[in-house]
Amino acid sequence: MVSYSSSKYASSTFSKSLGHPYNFKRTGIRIVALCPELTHTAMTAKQTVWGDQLEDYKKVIKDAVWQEPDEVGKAVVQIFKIADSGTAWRISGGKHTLAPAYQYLTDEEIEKALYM
Ligand SMILES: NC(=O)C1=CN([C@@H]2O[C@H](COP(=O)(O)OP(=O)(O)OC[C@H]3O[C@@H](n4cnc5c(N)ncnc54)[C@H](O)[C@@H]3O)[C@@H](O)[C@H]2O)C=CC1
Ligand SMILES: CC/C=C\C[C@H](O)[C@H](O)/C=C/C=C/C=C\C=C\C(=O)C/C=C\CCC(=O)O
Repeated sequence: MVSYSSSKYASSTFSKSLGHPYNFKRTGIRIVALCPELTHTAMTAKQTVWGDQLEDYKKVIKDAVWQEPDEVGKAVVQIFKIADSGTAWRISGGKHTLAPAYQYLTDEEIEKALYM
């Protein structure tokens, strides 16, 4: 999962940067990151990649909250109606919430961080 998680981190920071208000003002294009949690798909059904970690994977998924792809799709429609560019949204059990880490610093906080 190390390479998998690293690629997710890369794509989330990529979309955060691309969707930054500065770029949105220049282009008018909204970029929004969608972060579903465990969803029944071909990928999560596949158990061939785990090797000796398969039992650990089974333990993690046993008690997890699962959702179906169509629930993710419905949440995405709602997210697109309200999401600001550069935000990321968690979709878990068919419910969407703004991922707090993606809320931007205020101008004052940026000033403070840069110039103090
Ligand atoms: N299923 C889950 O619980 C979660 C999935 N994700 C992410 O969502 C994305 C989709 O995942 P799933 O729908 O679960 O997987 P999936 O295995 O069911 O679907 C992946 C799709 O991508 C296609 N694909 C693979 N390589 C491709 C390529 N080089 N060019 C074009 N298409 C290609 C496959 O043919 C397949 O249709 C992945 O990035 C996954 O990491 C994120 C969070 C949770
Ligand atoms: C409790 C988990 C909570 C949330 C889910 C996460 O957001 C995450 O994105 C979901 C991941 C689920 C993955 C399940 C199966 C993956 C199978 C694969 O084939 C992934 C490919 C490679 C991983 C192994 C490796 O790095 O070699």
